[in-house]
Amino acid sequence: MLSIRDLHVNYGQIAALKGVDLDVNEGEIVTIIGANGAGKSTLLKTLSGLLSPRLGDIVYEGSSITNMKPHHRVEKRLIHIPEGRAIIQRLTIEENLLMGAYHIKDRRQIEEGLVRSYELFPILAERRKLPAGTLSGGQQQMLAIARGMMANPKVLMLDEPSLGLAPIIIQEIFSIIRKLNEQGTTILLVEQNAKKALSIAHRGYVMETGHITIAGAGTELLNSPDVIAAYLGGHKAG
Ligand SMILES: Nc1ncnc2c1ncn2[C@@H]1O[C@H](COP(=O)(O)OP(=O)(O)OP(=O)(O)O)[C@@H](O)[C@H]1O
Repeated sequence: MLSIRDLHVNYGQIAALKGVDLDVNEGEIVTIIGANGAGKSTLLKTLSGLLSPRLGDIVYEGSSITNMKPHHRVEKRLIHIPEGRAIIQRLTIEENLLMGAYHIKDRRQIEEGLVRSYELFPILAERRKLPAGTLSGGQQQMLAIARGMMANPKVLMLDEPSLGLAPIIIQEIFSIIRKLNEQGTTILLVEQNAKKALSIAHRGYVMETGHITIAGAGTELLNSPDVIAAYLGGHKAG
């Protein structure tokens, strides 16, 4: 569904991606783990068109989107939920959700999106008229996911959804991601929380200083001595 070939991305003189190859098949959860600064966020920003590659190709549903504008990628239902969530604090929860459907003209489709969001996250329904700034961090992450789902994604790319959240909330966020996948959304997940993110993944990639260094099934990576030593605190995942 998504095929990335020899992707190179620079920030001026700094090479952030140095020839990345990666595939996401329809229906998968694919997780990318790696240390701070490895290039994970840069990869997602390039896939959503916020950054342009110096070299390489991105093929989505059989066509190259390497030079496609970000809003056209959104129309093709390739959706990015950025690190930090990008919630507009002073707008209401519902207004934030509607921003996720800004390009959709069919009112019924928008209404259906709201109903789906509120079914998935009842807390957002209860508070829909309140400013988003009144939500907790975990609830804001739920809002960011729900806003992404308003665009009815085929592929949902999530950048560090568990960042800064309490363990019980993290568990909830991962369950939601798995549920969205079971309902048909393909997921590309960037995470520091390697153990949890690999345990819900069909396949995973390890990224180090702009390169993919390890690729395999989620369970394979969870049991890989290199991954255990570097990303799972030296303990085999149980
Ligand atoms: N706006 C920028 N200008 C210059 N260099 C940048 C910029 N953003 C990122 N970089 C550099 O690009 C490299 C990759 O950064 P990136 O944010 O993609 O890594 P990451 O794996 O997502 O890490 P993190 O988990 O910290 O977000 C790093 O060396 C980083 O310092």
